[in-house]
Amino acid sequence: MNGLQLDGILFHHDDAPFRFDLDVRRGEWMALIGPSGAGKSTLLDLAAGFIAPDAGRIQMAARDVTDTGPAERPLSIVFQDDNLFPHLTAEENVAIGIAPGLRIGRRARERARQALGEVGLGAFAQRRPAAMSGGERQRVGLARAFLRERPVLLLDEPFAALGPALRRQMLDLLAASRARRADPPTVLMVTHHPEDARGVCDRVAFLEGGVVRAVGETDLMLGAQAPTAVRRYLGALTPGAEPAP
Ligand SMILES: Nc1ncnc2c1ncn2[C@@H]1O[C@H](COP(=O)(O)OP(=O)(O)OP(=O)(O)O)[C@@H](O)[C@H]1O
Repeated sequence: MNGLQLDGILFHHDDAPFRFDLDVRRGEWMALIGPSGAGKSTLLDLAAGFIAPDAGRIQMAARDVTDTGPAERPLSIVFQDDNLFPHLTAEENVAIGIAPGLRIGRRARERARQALGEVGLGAFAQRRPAAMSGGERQRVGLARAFLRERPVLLLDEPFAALGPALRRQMLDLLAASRARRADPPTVLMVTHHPEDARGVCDRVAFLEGGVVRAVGETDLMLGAQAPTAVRRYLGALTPGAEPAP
């Protein structure tokens, strides 16, 4: 087994129960969609190790990580809030992802500059976050996540604050960075915009009521043949659209 597996995971927030089974294949890019409160962030938090399941096992890159803390799991995570250090430059913010003991050496700086170039921010290396736009900051966060080359990449709505054109640009950047890697990471991405999955995600998982209700190829899950619950959700998202029967 490889990639990311949640196997018989049970969890609860107060009296809200969650039961997750999910198999993200090695090198696959999967979108997590579903209504607000379905448990998308909870699933990601379990995968990241920020919260511990009541039962079940989590496998990542062929390792059982259930009892392992977030820092020891073979993953990077990018949140909606870019998580940059305000007092560091873009170059330092990226380099710190690979700097042992948080000491940034010359080699780490060089690699950080290269990673910034790959996300189109070669000229921004010496800027601090306050002097960058939201989209630029998110690109710095992505460059850092990519430079770490962890086997698993978790994305929790990293582009939510951006408009549709910029979101698409970010996803294309991510797809291009991924394509450059000999061994691309397994990606699990929460999105409130199912259309974002088109063209970049291999499969889509639909969550509702604290469980994974359906998993399928992206075109199928977002098309007319999608399971009824998914069509109902997608219909409800389209202003003026009739919910599917
Ligand atoms: N720390 C917490 N304590 C108690 N309940 C929580 C906590 N975090 C989340 N919940 C509840 O668990 C449920 C799932 O939350 P979660 O954030 O995983 O959903 P989501 O699918 O990511 O939603 P959204 O699309 O709105 O971000 C919600 O009903 C939420 O109120």
